[in-house]
Amino acid sequence: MEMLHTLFALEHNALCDMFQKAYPKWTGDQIFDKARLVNSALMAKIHTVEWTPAILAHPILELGMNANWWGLVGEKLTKMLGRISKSSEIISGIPGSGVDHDDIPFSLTEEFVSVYRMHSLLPDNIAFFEAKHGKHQTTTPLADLTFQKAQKPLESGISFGDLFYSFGINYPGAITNNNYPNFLRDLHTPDGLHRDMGTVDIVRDRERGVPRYCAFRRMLRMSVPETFEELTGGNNELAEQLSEVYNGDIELVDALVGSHSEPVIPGFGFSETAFRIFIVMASRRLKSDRFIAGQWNADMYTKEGLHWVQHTTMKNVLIRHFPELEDTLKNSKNAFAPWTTKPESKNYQGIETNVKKI
Ligand code: HEM
Repeated sequence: MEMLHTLFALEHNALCDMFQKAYPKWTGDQIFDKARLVNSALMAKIHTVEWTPAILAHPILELGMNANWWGLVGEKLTKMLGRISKSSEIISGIPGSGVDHDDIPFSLTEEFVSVYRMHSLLPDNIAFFEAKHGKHQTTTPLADLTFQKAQKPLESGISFGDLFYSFGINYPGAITNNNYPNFLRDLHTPDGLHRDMGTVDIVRDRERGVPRYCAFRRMLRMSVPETFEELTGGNNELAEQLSEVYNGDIELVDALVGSHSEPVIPGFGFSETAFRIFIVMASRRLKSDRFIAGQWNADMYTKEGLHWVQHTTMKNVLIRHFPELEDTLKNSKNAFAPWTTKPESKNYQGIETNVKKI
């Protein structure tokens, strides 16, 4: 969070510089507001066409997410000509296709919160490397990098560029069973609470009325497993564990536990059950946004602002503010996929970077 907030605060400042040059008569407030608008749209676009296809790495999904933003007409033509169809989101994408709330006021749904409980992505340790040459610097428990301690690496001489390079080559945890980071099972938060987040993730869903796994899938018109073995795709050991925990009653399996137990579609970073919620929410939040589905035009964004959104990628943002990353990222198609590891970093044999032991 610290890193992304800083990165996009720098992007905001770059936008302010651009607007000040293009519109010298604007007040500070005008510059600030327009930069914030463009920055928000840029983040929405990066999330749609870069982050989502990286965690759900499947050609059909990539096609779908690109169509959400660019339409079937595609990126090249849309960049060149703008919207070809006035209102069809299928032909020309959701931006500018007109707002539609489907008669229900917009909010992120409780099911979305539930499937976004991706705490297993977090590792227990982060290995830090120097960005320029790739040398390993130190390996730190994540517990020592959270809340008030988030800036600790910077205070000890690790630069922002080093942080990004390190996060680019550290691997996340898999979103699956028996993979919860230990530090979150024993989490002390600044409000003085002491939590086992593994338990909290499940208790919160139950107290908020999120349906259990089978009911959840029925509501999505998805097939429902009849046995624990069917749920786990033939992983008998896991099936036995689940059956013991849920007293043999498959209807009691929690949504999160079930979706961490089902076999994952090749390339996907999380379950198909989670994906179904994720994909409708990702499209809906664009379709409900008055500045994206609605006033997506040069009157609202300025022509420079629209151009900035459409022609900037996460890689461009990173390199703009941390030029030392250019060398590492130059061959990368997607900044959310694992980064090229420098040879010097491969001398580090910790599990954090998944380097194969020689
Ligand atoms: C160091 C990293 C993190 C820490 C310390 C942390 C801690 C927490 C805490 C304390 C809560 C509130 C628990 C409660 O309801 O009592 C929470 C909720 C949640 N976290 Fe995390 N988390 C971290 C990273 C993440 C990540 C990476 C994701 C997803 C990619 C995530 C997704 C969520 C979601 C969806 C909720 C529920 C929010 C809600 O109830 O509205 N968290 N987390």
